[in-house]
Amino acid sequence: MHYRLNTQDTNQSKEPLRVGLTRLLPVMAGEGRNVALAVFAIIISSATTLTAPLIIAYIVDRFIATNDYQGVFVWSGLLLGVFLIGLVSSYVQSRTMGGVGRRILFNLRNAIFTKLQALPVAFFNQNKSGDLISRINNDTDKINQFFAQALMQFLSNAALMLGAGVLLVSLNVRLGLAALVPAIIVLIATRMLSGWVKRASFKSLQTLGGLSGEVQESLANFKVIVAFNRLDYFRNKFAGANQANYSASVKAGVASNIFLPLYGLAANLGTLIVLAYGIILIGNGELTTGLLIGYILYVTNFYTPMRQLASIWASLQLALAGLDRISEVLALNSDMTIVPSDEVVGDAVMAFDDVSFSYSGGQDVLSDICFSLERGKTYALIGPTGGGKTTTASLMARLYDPSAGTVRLNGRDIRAFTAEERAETIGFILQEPFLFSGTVGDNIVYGNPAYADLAGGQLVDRLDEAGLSGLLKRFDQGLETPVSASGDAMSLGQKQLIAFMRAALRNPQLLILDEATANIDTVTEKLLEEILAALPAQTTTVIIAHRLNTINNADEIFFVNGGTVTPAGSMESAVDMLLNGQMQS
Ligand SMILES: Nc1ncnc2c1ncn2[C@@H]1O[C@H](COP(=O)(O)OP(=O)(O)OP(=O)(O)O)[C@@H](O)[C@H]1O
Repeated sequence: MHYRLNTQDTNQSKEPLRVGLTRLLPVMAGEGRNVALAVFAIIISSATTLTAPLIIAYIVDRFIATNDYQGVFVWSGLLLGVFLIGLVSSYVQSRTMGGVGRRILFNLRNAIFTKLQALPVAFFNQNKSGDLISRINNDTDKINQFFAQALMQFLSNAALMLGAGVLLVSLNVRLGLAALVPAIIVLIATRMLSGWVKRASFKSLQTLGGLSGEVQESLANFKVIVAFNRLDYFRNKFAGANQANYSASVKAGVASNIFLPLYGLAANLGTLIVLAYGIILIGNGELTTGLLIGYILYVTNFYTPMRQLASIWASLQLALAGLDRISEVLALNSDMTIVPSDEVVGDAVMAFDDVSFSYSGGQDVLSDICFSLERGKTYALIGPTGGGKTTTASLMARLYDPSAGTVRLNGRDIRAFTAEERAETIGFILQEPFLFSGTVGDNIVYGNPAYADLAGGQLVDRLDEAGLSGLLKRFDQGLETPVSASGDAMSLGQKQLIAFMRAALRNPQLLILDEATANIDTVTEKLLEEILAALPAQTTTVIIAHRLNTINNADEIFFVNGGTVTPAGSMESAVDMLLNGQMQS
């Protein structure tokens, strides 16, 4: 299955605004009341703004023209009241929507992180974690900014603009229409340019994701970079990604900034038209001075929000571009779901029935493989590098599903088991064990709910019972030895010991060790062998090893290479196969 996210083409920005806005609706689920309150506050605040010019026009024509200062005083008080109501309602609006934005940000980040956790290993093979982090951090924040600031500004400006437009035309049709001509021209231009703006915004977010990817890759591989003196190589790669982001941001900036001067020009033209035409109308006795003042205020009330809409427009495009990138992750569904099946075939702890497997887009690593593993036996997988041993082991633990055939755990299709059941039954020690920051003890009980609440002393007892406590001597402070993030301060051998204790303590039915002893000294290895020998008689062990001495105790050896898994029979023929296989590859 392909899980690769789009980090290249920018074709998805062609949808109309209406569709984009409806896609934002599910994000607002549960916020209906708050949004309704904010919209109500917007209506009140726009109404107060639109009432003010009428009151001013009335004061000028009715009281100032007649020198009635008491009237001016009373009506100015009324005007002040109207302004105060506007102030309170716009405060209510911005406070409510600030909360909505923060909650949406919180929920989106949770949703995307939960989704990432539900996705299979193949997804993480196919995508850079830096880009994913950027989606979680940056793209969600663009949506937060949109909801916290832009959406309400968008609505209040749109309401104001609409109200002012209607009043302009209804007070005087000809003067109103003349005032709106520049606006119509600018709106047509906006419509024509918006696709370009959204494409530019999308590209700028994409390149930001690419930049995070580069940072993550070079930080993760820093030691290799220093050892091979390739700082310049990564610096150049980073500079390239940084340059791409810079150019994309410049283009996005140019695209969104073009609207501001355009809208400013329209506003000035509108005012000029009203002034010139209004003076003519006053000369003809068709308009009063007060109404002209009111009119000019309405022109400002119309064009100022329109200019603000232009900058909000850019924020909206950025939010929609961010939403595209987030929706892409949220729309992915793991194809590694639970497939109910009660059919039980055979009683082997693990069996492969005609299993074939290829990585996404690659050739078959395994073709039509059949074998079964009996309880209590020890199996070894050998074969040349890249032969498919780790892949076989990964299929046993259902890190991947086969492209064809069935993997059976205790006779049932492995896909019928829940993740918890699988984790209880199978212990898998990876080639590169991963440690979490904390202590050795924390890492040993990791993922083992039964031991999560044990005090240190009790854990030592359990390790004793399992014959594992001897391994603790390899750590200065035993269970309390600190482990730094990603376990960098540990030797690889120590990491493998922790992973071994973690897996063996669960007492799994099937224990898979992928090169788990490759970095351990001979004395400790002997100790591990003894521990393995002392595991409950029912435990099946699968050992992947390059060193032949580690597989001396195997009951059966499988040779894995070229898409096949062949029983090797004796140790001697295993050695022959390995030598032949290595010579061929
Ligand atoms: N995540 C992956 N994506 C694509 N191809 C992969 C992936 N992991 C392994 N492969 C390919 O699958 C083949 C088998 O790899 P695998 O890791 O199973 O071999 P191996 O026998 O365990 O090798 P080694 O002894 O080096 O650990 C190789 O050709 C490898 O390039």
